[in-house]
Amino acid sequence: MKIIGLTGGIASGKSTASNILKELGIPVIDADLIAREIVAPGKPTLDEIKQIFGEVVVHENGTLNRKYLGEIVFSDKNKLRELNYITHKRIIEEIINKINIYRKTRTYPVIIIDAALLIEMDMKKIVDVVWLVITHESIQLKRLIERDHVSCEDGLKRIKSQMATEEKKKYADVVIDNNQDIMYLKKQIEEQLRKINR
Ligand SMILES: CC(C)(COP(=O)(O)OP(=O)(O)OC[C@H]1O[C@@H](n2cnc3c(N)ncnc32)[C@H](O)[C@@H]1O)[C@@H](O)C(=O)NCCC(=O)NCCS
Ligand SMILES: Nc1ncnc2c1ncn2[C@@H]1O[C@H](COP(=O)(O)OP(=O)(O)OP(=O)(O)O)[C@@H](O)[C@H]1O
Repeated sequence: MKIIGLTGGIASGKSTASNILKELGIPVIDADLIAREIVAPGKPTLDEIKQIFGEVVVHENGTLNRKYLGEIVFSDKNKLRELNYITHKRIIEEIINKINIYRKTRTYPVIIIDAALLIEMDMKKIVDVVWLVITHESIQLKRLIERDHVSCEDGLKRIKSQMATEEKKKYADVVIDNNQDIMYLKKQIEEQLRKINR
């Protein structure tokens, strides 16, 4: 079973690429989804977050106030580092569990791990190849603002909290250009899958 690590900056188009891959019948492990599951009420990760950031980061119903925590960590590198320290080891653990489940089924020749921070989290070692989705920063920012309704300033803060695309390219086996339309994105994905299956 071949494991493709699909990565790229915020709003570069990973989920869009993942959806194309799912439509082609390829399973996708979504790191963002796992990151949400591990902070559900009652989970130890949420308790640790409360200990570090205070009760102010949870809503009255006990769920994480993601918007508020995001405002804190994406404005302060040290706070982001603390949050990453609490969350990343558990996200990786859960991804490895899911990979092992797929392996045991012996059903899928290829699976995808969709993770924005694949390189930053040093997950390169658990995948066979790294696909990096890239866009020019101006397009990335425009799509981010339109999708999340954030200000230009907040959008830029999030982009800058991640490793620069040029730096990420050093770790990529395949670079997927998402500066054009979705058909162009799909064409590149199909071409790369053909190469893997060859
Ligand atoms: C800070 C949090 C609560 C903000 O939640 P919010 O709902 O506003 O954003 P969401 O989780 O949907 O993330 C959107 C995008 O932000 C970027 N992002 C998320 N976490 C981080 C991070 N730690 N460092 C840099 N960028 C990040 C990613 O591109 C991600 O796809 C949340 O992002 C979080 O818990 N992050 C820590 C866990 C993590 O590292 N997740 C990414 C796993 S690859
Ligand atoms: N080729 C494209 N043409 C036009 N819009 C696009 C294209 N690719 C992606 N988008 C749009 O850009 C936005 C960001 O894409 P997407 O959500 O796939 O990014 P992402 O990398 O998964 O983001 P995140 O890291 O935040 O999870 C979405 O609204 C998506 O519909």
